[in-house]
Amino acid sequence: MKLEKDKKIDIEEILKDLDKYVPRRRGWHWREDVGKHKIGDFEYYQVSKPLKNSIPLPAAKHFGNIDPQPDCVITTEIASGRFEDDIRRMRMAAWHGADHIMVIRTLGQSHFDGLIEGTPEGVGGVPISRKQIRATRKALDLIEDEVGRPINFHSYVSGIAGPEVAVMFAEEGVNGAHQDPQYNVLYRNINMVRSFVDAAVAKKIMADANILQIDGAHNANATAKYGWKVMPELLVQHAINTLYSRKVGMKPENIALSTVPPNAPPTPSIRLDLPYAVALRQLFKDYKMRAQMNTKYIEHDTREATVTHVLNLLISRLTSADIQSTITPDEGRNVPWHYNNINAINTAKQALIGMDGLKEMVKLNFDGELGKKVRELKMRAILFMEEILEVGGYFKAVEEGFFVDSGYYPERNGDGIVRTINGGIGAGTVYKRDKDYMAPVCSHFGYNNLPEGLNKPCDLINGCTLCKHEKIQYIDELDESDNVENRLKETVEYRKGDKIKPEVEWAGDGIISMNLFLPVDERTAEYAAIKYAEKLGLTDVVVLGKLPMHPAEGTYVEVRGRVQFSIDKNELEIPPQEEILSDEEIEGDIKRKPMKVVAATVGNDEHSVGLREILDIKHGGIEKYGIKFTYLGTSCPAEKLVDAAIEENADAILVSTIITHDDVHIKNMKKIHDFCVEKGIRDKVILVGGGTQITIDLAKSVGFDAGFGRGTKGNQVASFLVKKRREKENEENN
Ligand SMILES: Cc1ncc(COP(=O)(O)O)c(/C=N/CC[C@H](N)C(=O)O)c1O
Repeated sequence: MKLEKDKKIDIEEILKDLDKYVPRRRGWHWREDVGKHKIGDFEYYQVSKPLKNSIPLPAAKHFGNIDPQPDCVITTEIASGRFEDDIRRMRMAAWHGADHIMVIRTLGQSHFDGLIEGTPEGVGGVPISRKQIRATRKALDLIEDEVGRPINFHSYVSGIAGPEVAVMFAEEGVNGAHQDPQYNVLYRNINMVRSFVDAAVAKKIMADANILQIDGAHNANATAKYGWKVMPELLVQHAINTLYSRKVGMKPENIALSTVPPNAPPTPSIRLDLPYAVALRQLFKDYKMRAQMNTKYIEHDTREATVTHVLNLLISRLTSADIQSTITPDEGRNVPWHYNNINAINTAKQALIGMDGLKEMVKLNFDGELGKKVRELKMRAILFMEEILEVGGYFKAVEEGFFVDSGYYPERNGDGIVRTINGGIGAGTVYKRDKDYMAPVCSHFGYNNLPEGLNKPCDLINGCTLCKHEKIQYIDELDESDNVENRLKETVEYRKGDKIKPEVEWAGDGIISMNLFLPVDERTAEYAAIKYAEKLGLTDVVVLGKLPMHPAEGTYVEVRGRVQFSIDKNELEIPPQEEILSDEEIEGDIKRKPMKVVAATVGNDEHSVGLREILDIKHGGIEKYGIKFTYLGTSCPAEKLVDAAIEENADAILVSTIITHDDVHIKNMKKIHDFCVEKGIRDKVILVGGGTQITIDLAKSVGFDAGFGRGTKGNQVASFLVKKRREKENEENN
């Protein structure tokens, strides 16, 4: 199967023969570093191999549509509960530059004491099951071929079924996983002895399957009352999981430390977070850095979240990031929506590329506050570890509430997370292996009473599932109602039929959002906004966010709601795409019969860049095709432009107008049309309007022959002029 860019991915096709699917590779893919590299007109220092297919940033149209890819892996987290819908979003994400797809598991899967089978719908995440992983990995194989870059698939090895999940991930070619026993203990209240014993087993399996590990330190600043106060503890948590992982046999290059800058404005967040980011990288220089954006302070304002994320990216560029993970700016208010995953990826791509090579020009100054703070954080972390030893080790320290205390260590507020060594889920379930304990499987941690002379442990059973994929017992579905096949039947008309329905996370969910400004106080605005949405026919209306512009003058409100109808593609009247003549044909016609135009930005409008791009040879403007033009500059009165057209015996008038206040753009275009009629040249001259707010319909509504909007290129205008002149010549000849 191969994806075609003008066809949707066929989920039903993906689901076929999953029992035969074998992952194409094991292990993590780092982007190929291409060193200093020229892309378009520009030199880059921190980029990786470009993609075969991608969607560049909006502004790329001004720079030859280049789409430079940052040096680090970029993550997006997608887990709406329906993996079949998430697969489509993964494809969108890959086209925007993500090559690390993380799937959060259904709520509290850490408490499941076994593997889930089939494809039940999840809540706040996807039930990670073998079938769901195979379908997703199989889809990602197609998607990575389509964009031309391997994609890492990632989920979580935690909870009381941790080792089983690790085995399943190793069998199914999962490329990355979170694994940190401290997460079990602190955030899922799973017995600490069980957690660390399981972690050793799980890490061994991950190490042998070359699965990249991400730790869970970031959960401390996400959970702590004061994120900025747990920085010493974060260093300690990284140290514990890193050393434990090394002891089990993980390679340093497969150990990624998950680091989130703990603060956000209105704190002086760079001055607070940069020392921690530097200290971390100095202490753990042999390991990979997985920088993650901050999710803790995200509420409703996606703009605010995005700025915080750009500050997080500044930290990444001032220090280092091997993986840059992204958080959707709407995470504080929705189960992330399609376009907000993409927004987050683009925030990372745009900021990292914009700060390409920053350290060639900006050096960190360790002589002042930064150097002092870095040292102080390290000292606090070392004292923290010494005190752990003093009280009798990690388990004792957890029992004494050392962790996620909101004090700035050694300050203590006594509100740390306390767990007891004999408490929590799975307590008392760890048994010492008997002397004759023997497990005939590879990738086994710890004592194993294997017979002498074995080539591989699993030779005893003619191969284990890690060595012989065909030995895996694949279970398709366990629940005849809660499964992907039934869900797909509900949405087929929106995925494969002619029905179009808006969606934000699931096919056919019908959700849209709208933003409005209401000139009343916040509370009134909230209820008025709901009323507006309801009167527009939306149901399940929810206010996503409110931003007071002034206590009395007004409030900006965002609401979402569900539309009740779909649109049939066949009902749409889509005008035929304007066919653009080839350069040769345009040049040939101008050679046959020279053309002259007059052009200006009219009214009191000083914008000239757009029109110059359409005119000048340098930007591929109409001059390139031999069309002669007289440019009358900016703020040109309408009548002066028409008089110039008469004087020059011009074939066309090109009018640029950007400012739209009080519809001044429409008024000026109408004036030009009327002057042409008044002066008797309307039938002779072609009228073309252009500007960011100009559309062909708007132009025609004021008597123009054509209108060109944002992003128009010279060849489009030249092609139109040639075709229109031919039309007029034909009319004259008939
Ligand atoms: C070390 C660790 N283990 C397991 C889980 C997940 O555990 P459940 O499946 O029980 O929810 C997590 C979760 N972190 C959230 C991802 C975050 N948004 C991130 O980008 O890292 C974790 O950090």
